[in-house]
Amino acid sequence: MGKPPNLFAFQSASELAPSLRQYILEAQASALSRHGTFRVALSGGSLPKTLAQALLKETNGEGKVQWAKWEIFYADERAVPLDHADSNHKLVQEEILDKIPEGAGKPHVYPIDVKYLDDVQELADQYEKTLVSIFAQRDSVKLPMFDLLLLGCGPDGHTCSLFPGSPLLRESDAWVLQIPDSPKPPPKRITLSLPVVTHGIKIAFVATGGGKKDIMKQIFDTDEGRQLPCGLVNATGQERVSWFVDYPAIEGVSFPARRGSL
Ligand SMILES: O=C(O)[C@H](O)[C@@H](O)[C@H](O)[C@H](O)COP(=O)(O)O
Repeated sequence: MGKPPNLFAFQSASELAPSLRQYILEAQASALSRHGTFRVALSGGSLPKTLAQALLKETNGEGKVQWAKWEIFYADERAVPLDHADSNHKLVQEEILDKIPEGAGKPHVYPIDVKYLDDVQELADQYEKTLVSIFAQRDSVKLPMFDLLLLGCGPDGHTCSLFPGSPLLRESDAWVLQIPDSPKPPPKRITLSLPVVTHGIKIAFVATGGGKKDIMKQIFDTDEGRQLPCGLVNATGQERVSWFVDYPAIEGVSFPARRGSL
């Protein structure tokens, strides 16, 4: 067992934002020095809003978000059109992409291919092909290596669209999986597999609000919680995993948090 994950805690989501920005800028700098692009996977839920606070305000942290060097992928996505209210891409578009200042450069974004919405397995396969076209060209790789995955944590301990008890958690080969019957609506989704998530160079969870405190206690303080999807990422991603949370989300959690700083 390697080092445990980092748990960084802040008074509120807006106090968390500057540190999250600094962390992302450091991940960006190291990715750019390695291969000239910054390959990031994003989840939906409340994450894009918090990310917008971190990325679109230039008042904190050294360095600049080099948007033109970003390649944005989805850690999970719902099988709906890209302009549908349930689409993670639409959320990211509205919260972040549409608000990038003029002249700051545009990221290259890889949404799902909506031609395949009627067949979720095909949708997942096509997204995997997209990843292969980006990640497998340099070396022949067993798994894609994202520079950074930015993830949420559901109230049941799910992350991406990997839900507790799902047989998908045992998948060891496929990069992208279909979910025909997600317990969280909408039912049809695709998700990165657990090995792809834990292969990331850096993995950051963002969890805010008192609604998260029970699940955070389980994940960090109990053996059962360590078997939940977020707990599994913590265990296999080890010291590459960092959590950015606010105080209400860790009320009652015994696992030591570093408060107020990176
Ligand atoms: O598409 C999705 O459903 C999300 O990607 C999902 O994995 C989300 O990150 C968690 O459910 C946490 O969501 P909240 O941050 O809104 O609690």
